[in-house]
Amino acid sequence: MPQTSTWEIDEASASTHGPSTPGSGNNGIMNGANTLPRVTKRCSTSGKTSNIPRFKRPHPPHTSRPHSAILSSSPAVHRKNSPSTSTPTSFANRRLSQQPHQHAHSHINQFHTYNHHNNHHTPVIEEHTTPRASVLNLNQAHQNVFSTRTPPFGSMPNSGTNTAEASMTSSVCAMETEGTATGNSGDELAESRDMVSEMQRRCRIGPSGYPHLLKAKRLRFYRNGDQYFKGLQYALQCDRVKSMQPLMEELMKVLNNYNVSFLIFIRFQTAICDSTALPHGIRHIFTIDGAYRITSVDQFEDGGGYVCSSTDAFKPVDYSRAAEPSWRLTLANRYNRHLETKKLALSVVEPAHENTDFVFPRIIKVIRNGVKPRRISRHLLNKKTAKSFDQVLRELTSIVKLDSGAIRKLFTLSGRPVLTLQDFFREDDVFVAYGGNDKMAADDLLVASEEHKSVGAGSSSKIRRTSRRSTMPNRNESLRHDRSGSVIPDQDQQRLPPLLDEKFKLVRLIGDGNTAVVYEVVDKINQDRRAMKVIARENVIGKEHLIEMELAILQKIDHTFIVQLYDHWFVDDSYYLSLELIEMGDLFEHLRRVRRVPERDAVRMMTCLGQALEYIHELGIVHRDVKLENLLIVKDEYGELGVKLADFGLAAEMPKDFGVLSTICGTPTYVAPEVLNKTGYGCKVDIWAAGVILYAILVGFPPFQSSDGSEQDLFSAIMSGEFSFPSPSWDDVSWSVRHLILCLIHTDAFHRYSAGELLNDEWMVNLGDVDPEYEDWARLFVQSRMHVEEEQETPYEYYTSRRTSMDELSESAGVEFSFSREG
Ligand SMILES: Nc1ncnc2c1ncn2[C@@H]1O[C@H](COP(=O)(O)OP(=O)(O)OP(=O)(O)O)[C@@H](O)[C@H]1O
Repeated sequence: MPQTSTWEIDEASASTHGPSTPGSGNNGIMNGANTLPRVTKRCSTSGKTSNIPRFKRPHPPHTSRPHSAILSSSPAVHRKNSPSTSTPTSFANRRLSQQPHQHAHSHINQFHTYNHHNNHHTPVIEEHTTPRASVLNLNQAHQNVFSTRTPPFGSMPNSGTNTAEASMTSSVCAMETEGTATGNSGDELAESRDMVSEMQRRCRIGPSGYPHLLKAKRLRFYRNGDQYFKGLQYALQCDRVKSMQPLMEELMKVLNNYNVSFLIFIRFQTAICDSTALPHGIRHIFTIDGAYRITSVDQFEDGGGYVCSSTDAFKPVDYSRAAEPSWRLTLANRYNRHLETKKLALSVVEPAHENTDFVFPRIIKVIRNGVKPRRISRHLLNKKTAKSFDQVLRELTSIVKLDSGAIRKLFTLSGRPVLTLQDFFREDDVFVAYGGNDKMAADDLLVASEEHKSVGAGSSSKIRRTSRRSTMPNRNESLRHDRSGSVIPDQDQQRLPPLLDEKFKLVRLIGDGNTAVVYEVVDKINQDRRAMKVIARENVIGKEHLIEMELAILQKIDHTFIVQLYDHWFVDDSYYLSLELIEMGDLFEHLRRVRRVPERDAVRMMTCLGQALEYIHELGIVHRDVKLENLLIVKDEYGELGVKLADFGLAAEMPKDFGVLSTICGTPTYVAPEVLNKTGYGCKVDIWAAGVILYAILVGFPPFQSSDGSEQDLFSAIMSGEFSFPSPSWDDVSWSVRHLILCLIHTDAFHRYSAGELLNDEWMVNLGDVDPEYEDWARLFVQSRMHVEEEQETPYEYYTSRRTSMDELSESAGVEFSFSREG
C-alpha cells in the first residue's frame, strides 16, 4: 500500500463533526458509570442525501483485481465457467472430484414410510389416572369429559392401595377440565380446589394405616411465564426421586406428553406454545412466588406449587389463577353474526378508504382449512397489499385457493374471528381460512405437528415466539450432537429409498433447514463422501416448480465458492440432491462457537461470498436467501477459513427484458428494503444480505433486530436503514470495515455496492490491513453518517440464540411469502 496516497471525501460529509480521537472507537457512547441505557450513534443509510461518497484516489495503488491476493499463496485452479479469471482458488484444491452430472429424474413408485412413535410412559402423572370424580360428588358430565380422552399413557403407582389419593387427584383434573370446557366460573374451580386441598390435608395427617400417602408429596408444577397453563399435578415419590436432576428430566417428559395428549380437549390457544415453553428443558424450579429456587427435593412442600424454568429468570405470573382462554365451538355462528352486522353497516355507508394507520409490514400465515397436514401460505401485508379488508381477502383467496372458492371466514388459532383489516395486525399472525360453506371442526384450530414448522416460521406473535422455540432448539441440538461425533440417524431415517440405498450408505445427519434435511452419505462404489439433501414430500407439495427451479439453476452453476450439485433424483414425491459435502458446518454455527470472527477471517469470507455473488449476478441469477446458515465453512490447505454459498432454494433468474423481480421472499433479518417495499428488486438484494452478514460476523449480532421479536419492528428498522455500531462491541473494529458495511447496507439499491465494488473495496483489497490515512478517512465518513441515539445494550446471548433475533433470520428461510417464483 503506497504510503503517499491521499484520500478525499467528495461530499462535505465530515465537516459537521469535530475531530475525534483516532481509535477512540466508541462512537460517541457515554459510558455512564456502567448504567443503561447507553448512548450510541446510529447511522442512516437511507434518503437521497445519504449517497455514499467514494474515495477519490489520485494514484490507485492497485492495477489489477487486488482481492485475488487473498489466496495467492496457493496455485490457482480455474473452474470451468468461472467468469473471473483471477479467481483465487486455493479452496478449490479441497473440492471433491466431480462426477459428470446425471440429471435423470428417477420416478420410483415404492413409498417409503417413516413412522414416528413418541409414546412416553410416565407413571407419576396424575391426570391419567382413572377418574373417580364421585369422591367429590362431581357430576357425570365431568366424568364424560374424561371418558372421551385418549387412553391414559401413565397411571398412578400403587393404584390399588392409594385409592383415596388417586380419586382426589383425578377429581381435580375433572373439575379443571369441566371448568374449561364449559366455561365455568373460576369461583367454582377455586371452591373445588379448596375441597381437594382439604382432602389432601386429611390424607396427610390421616391414620398411620396409609403410610404410602405420606411418602408422596403432592406438587403442582407450572411453566415459567405461561399464564395459560393451569399446572400439572405430580406425585413426588420421595423414596424414588432423591435428587433434582432426574426429577427435572421426568417433569420435562411429563410436560411434553401432557401437551400432546391433553391439548385437544382443553387447550387451543397454547397448542403450539406448549412444547416450547421450556426451550432448554427444565433447569430451575422456583417456588410459586419466585422467592426461592429449589435446589433439593427435600425442599418441596406437600401441596405446594412450583414453577419450572429453562432460565434462572423467574417470570412473575399469577400461576395459581391461570385459566384457559375460553373458546367455544360456536365460533362460526358468532362469526356469521358479526359478518351480518358488518354487511348491514357497510351497505348503509361504505367508507371510501379504510383507515390503515395501523398497517405495518408483517407476514401472516394462512392455513388452508382441510385434511392435515394442511397447506400453509404466507403473505406479506404492508401499506400496498393491505389497503382494505376486502383487498386482503381477495389476495388471500388467490393465494390460498380453497376448494370451496373465495375465503369467507378467517379465524386466529385462538378462535378469534377476523372481521376487520385491523384484526390482521393484532397479536396473532396465523389464521385458518374457510369458504362460505365450509364447516368448522373442533380441531381446525389445532396445529398438527407436521404443520408446526411452517406455522412457527417467521410469525411475529406470541405463537411465533413460542413455536420458534420448538424448531430452533431441535436444530441446534441435532447439529451439536451430530458434529461432536458420528451419529447414525435414528431408526426411522436409517434408509434411503431402494434406488439410492443401492448407491449410497447413510452416515449421519448433518443439518436441517425449513424444507430439507441433509445427510452425509458415502458412495458405495467409489467411497466418495457426499451430502444428500432430502426435501420430503410434505415440503414438496405445491412447491414442485420451486424445486425444479433450484435444480435448473444449480445445474448452470459451477464455481469454487458455490456448493456443487452432482446429481438429483425424484423418488416417492421426495427430492434427493447429491451435493458436495462441506464438513465444517455453516457460518451460523461457526459464529455461535467463536462469537465473533476476526477481521482477517471476515475479509476472506467476504471475498469468497463476493466472488460467488459476482459470478451468479453475471449469470443473471439472484440468490435471494444469502444468510449465515447458507454459507458453509471451508478451510484451505493453509488452514485459512472461507465460505461456500449453498441453498439455491429461493434463487431466481432476472427477467431477460431488464425487468425486476417482485416476489416477496427471503429471510426477515437479511431482507432488503426494496423487497419489503414491493418496488421491484434485483441482484442488489444479495449485497444487502452480504452487508448484514459482514456486520453480524464481526460482532456476533445482526444490524437490524426487533426489540420485542416482532417483524413489525424488524421491518421498520430495515426500511429506515438505521442501524448502529454500538460500543463496546464495535470499539475494536476498524472504521474501514464499517465504511464498507455502510456501502453494502444502503437502502438505495442504486447506490449500494455491486459485488464487483465489494471486491474492490479498500478494506477487502488490503485484507483488512488498510493504511492509516484511509482508516482516518473512513472514520470521518462513518461518523458523518451517525446521529446520536440511545440504545439499550443487549446481552450477547440475545443475539446468538436462534430463538431470539438470529432465528428471525432463519425462520422464514426458504419459504416464499406469498407469490410464486418468477419465471
Ligand atoms: N452440501 C452440504 N454439506 C454440508 N452441510 C450442508 C450442505 N448443504 C446443507 N448443509 C447443512 O444443512 C442445513 C440445511 O440445508 P439447506 O439450507 O440446504 O436446507 P433448506 O431446508 O433448504 O434450508 P432453509 O431453512 O434455508 O430453507 C444447512 O444450514 C447446512 O448446515
